[in-house]
Amino acid sequence: MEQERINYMIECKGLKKTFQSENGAFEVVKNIDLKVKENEFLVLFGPGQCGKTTILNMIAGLETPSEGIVTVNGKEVHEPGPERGVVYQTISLFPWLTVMGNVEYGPKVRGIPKEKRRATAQHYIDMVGLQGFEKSFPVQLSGGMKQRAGIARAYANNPIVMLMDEPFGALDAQTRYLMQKELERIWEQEKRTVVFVTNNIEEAVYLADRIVVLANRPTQVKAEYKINLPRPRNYVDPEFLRLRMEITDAVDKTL
Ligand SMILES: Nc1ncnc2c1ncn2[C@@H]1O[C@H](COP(=O)(O)OP(=O)(O)OP(=O)(O)O)[C@@H](O)[C@H]1O
Repeated sequence: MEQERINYMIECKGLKKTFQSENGAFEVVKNIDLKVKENEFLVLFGPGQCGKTTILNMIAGLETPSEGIVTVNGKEVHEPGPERGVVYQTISLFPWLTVMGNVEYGPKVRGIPKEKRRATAQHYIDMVGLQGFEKSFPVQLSGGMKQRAGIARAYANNPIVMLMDEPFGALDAQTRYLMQKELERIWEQEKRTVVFVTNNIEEAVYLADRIVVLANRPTQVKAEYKINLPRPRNYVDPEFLRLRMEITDAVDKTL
C-alpha cells in the first residue's frame, strides 16, 4: 500500500505515437508506461532511431501523443512549459547574445527584475564552470562550453524537470567524459528530476539511478535496471563493467 502513495514527478501512461509518411502511418512508440520519481535520474537507453527522442519530446510537450497521456507534477502536458528544461545535442544558444544574455534570457522573458535575474544567471554560470566567460559570445565557445551554457540556461528557469537528449553526443570522447562528471556534480548540487536520452551504455551506467532499455520500433520498454553504485562512479570498477556488459547484452537482443 505504501508503494501506491508515492507521487511520481513524471508519468507516461499508454503512450503511443504514429507518424504519417508517404507510405502510410507508421508506429514509432507503442504503449509506453513510465514513472519517474522526484529527483530521480532516469536514462532512456536504446538503439538509434528507436523513438527515444519522440518520447522525450512528448514529455517536453513538443510532440502530441497519438494516444495516452503525460503528466508532470500531476498536471497533464499539452505544450512546452518553463517547469521542463530541455538540453539538446545541438545547443541553440542565441548567437547575438553573450553567455550572460543567453542564461538570463528565460527569466527576462518571464519578467524577473534585472538584479534578481542577473544573480540567478551568475549562480548557474558559476555552477557550470563558465565564470569569466559571461561576456563571451557562443561563437567564441568550444563544444563543451556551449553545453555548459545550455545547462546553465535550462537551470536558470528553475525547472522541476530536466529533459536531456544526447546532450554530449556531438562532443569528442575526452570532453564527453568531462561533461558526464560535470553533470553528475551539478545534479548532486542541485537535484532535479532528469530524463536523459543516450545510446552510450557507459554514459548511462555512469549517470543513471535507473536505466530503461527500449526495444526497437515500435518502441516498448524491454528491461529496467536500477543502478545502485555509489557516486561519483568509477568507469573501471568491476561492478560498473559487469552492469555495462549485462545491459549491452540485453540491448543486443532487442535489435
Ligand atoms: N516528425 C516526424 N515525422 C515523421 N517521422 C518521424 C518524426 N520524428 C521522428 N520520426 C521517425 O521516428 C523514428 C524514431 O525517431 P527518434 O528520433 O525518436 O529516435 P531516437 O531513438 O531518438 O533516434 P537516435 O538515437 O538516432 O537519435 C525515426 O524513424 C524517425 O525518422
